[in-house]
Formats: sequence, C-alpha cells, structure tokens
Amino acid sequence: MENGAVKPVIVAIDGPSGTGKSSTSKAVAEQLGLSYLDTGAQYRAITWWMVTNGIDLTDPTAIAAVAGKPEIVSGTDPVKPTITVDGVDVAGPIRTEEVTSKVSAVSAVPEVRTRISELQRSLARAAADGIVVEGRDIGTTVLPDADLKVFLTASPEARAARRSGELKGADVNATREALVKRDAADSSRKTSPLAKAGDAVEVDTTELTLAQVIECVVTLVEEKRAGK
Ligand SMILES: Nc1ncnc2c1ncn2[C@@H]1O[C@H](COP(=O)(O)OP(=O)(O)O)[C@@H](O)[C@H]1O
Ligand SMILES: Nc1ccn([C@@H]2O[C@H](COP(=O)(O)OP(=O)(O)O)[C@@H](O)[C@H]2O)c(=O)n1
Repeated sequence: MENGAVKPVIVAIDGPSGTGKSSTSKAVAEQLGLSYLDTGAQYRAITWWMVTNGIDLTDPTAIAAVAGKPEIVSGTDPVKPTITVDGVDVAGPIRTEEVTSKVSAVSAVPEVRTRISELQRSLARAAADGIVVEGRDIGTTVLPDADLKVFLTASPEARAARRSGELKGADVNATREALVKRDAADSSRKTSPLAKAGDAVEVDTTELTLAQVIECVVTLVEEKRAGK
C-alpha cells in the first residue's frame, strides 16, 4: 500500500452461543479501530420481521418467498452497533425468547443465507480500516479469505451460566437445554452450518476471563499484521 497506509484487516470470529463472540469482537474492534458486524443480529432481524408479518416459520418455502422483502441495515461502529428493519430500530425486539427460539428455522433457509451473506460481504468491503465479523459461518463461507479466523468454544455449562446471568431470573438448566438445541440445529443444517474453518485458531474460553480472551485475539491480529 502507498503512503504507509495499513491494509484493511478482516477478522472472522465464529462459535456457538455464549462463547463470548459479541463481547470479544466489539472490544477487539474498538481497541484496534476496526468496524464491527454482528451477523447473528441480522438473522435475528429477518426472523423478527417474519414473526411480525405472520409468516409460517414451519414452511421453508414460505420463508424463502419473502426473504428479499425486509431491508436490514447494520451500523458497524463497535461502540454503538445498530440494527434496523425497514427503518425501525429492532435492537431490543430481536433479543426476545420468541425470536431466539425461531431464528434457527429461518437461518437454515438457503435464500435467507444468500441474501444476508451478500449484505455481510458488502459491509466488509466497505470497511476502510478493516472489520471484525462475528457469526457461525464467517470463516468457512462468508469471508473465507479473512486475514484471521478465530473459533471460540466453551463448555455448555459455562455458556448457559453466562447467558442466564444476562437473562435475569432465567433457569440455568432451561437455558442450557435451549442453547444446546439451537447449537444442534445450527450445526446440522445443510447450508453453511456452524463449523470451525480448517485454518481457524480455536480458543476454549471456559476457564478464561473476557479480558484474557480479548487480549488473546488482539495479539493474534497484531501478529497477523506484523506478518508473523
Ligand atoms: N470469558 C468469559 N468469561 C465470563 N463471561 C463471559 C466471557 N465471555 C463472555 N462472557 C459473558 O457471557 C455473556 C455472553 O457473551 P457474548 O459475547 O454475548 O457471547 P456470544 O456472542 O458468543 O453469544 C455476556 O454476558 C458476556 O459478558
Ligand atoms: N453467521 C451466522 C450468525 C448467526 N446465525 C443464526 O443466528 C442465530 C442467532 O445468532 P446470535 O449470534 O445472535 O446468537 P447468540 O450467540 O447471541 O445467542 C444463530 O443461532 C444462527 O441460527 C447464522 O446462522 N449464521
């Protein structure tokens, strides 16, 4: 690059629910001055639109038929990420239990994935300094040429404890069951399932603090940038 400009760095962070993808990705992006994209929020947003519009989510054909309708816009500032559907701020409504329990059925539909993956690639291309993109299939399918791929894991117990800590009063066992069920659905779907890319660095976060995970990923990005 000319004039000493730094090449944009693309970081893919994948893994199941509650492994720390969002918290880690946001903090890494903020520390390194990169953009940030929560791809799960996009799948939640299209699911919210389908629920709101009474689409039959047991029928993949019905889902596919309307996959192109909602306009989903993601703001990629890690300090204040935003998400709107047809101009409506849905940051709150996409986190309800109803959307969480239905998102895997919607995200398994190939027409939905094609549409959302295109959005993701165009946002990654537009990020002048680079971007941290978190999800399930970023390293394997959406951005297979990412400069760094990280796959976060943690025991189901640790993940359920973290999640039920967020959802005040939620029963840990019920949270664990719902989480394991969603992982199974996301891992077994035909189109770009949740999977570790062959060249991803796996980080088990069960025994690590969030600060340790952030430091680990920042170091990995800096090593990549230094050409190590
Ligand atoms: N290593 C960690 N140790 C303890 N808590 C964590 C750790 N990583 C994340 N958390 C907490 O767990 C919850 C889920 O993290 P989040 O980043 O939303 O995970 P994901 O995006 O993978 O679902 C959050 O409340 C977060 O603060
Ligand atoms: N790249 C992605 C990201 C999310 N998803 C889907 O979106 C759902 C919600 O993702 P999320 O990241 O918000 O989930 P949490 O980890 O926050 O619980 C997942 O369970 C997947 O069904 C996907 O299919 N591919």
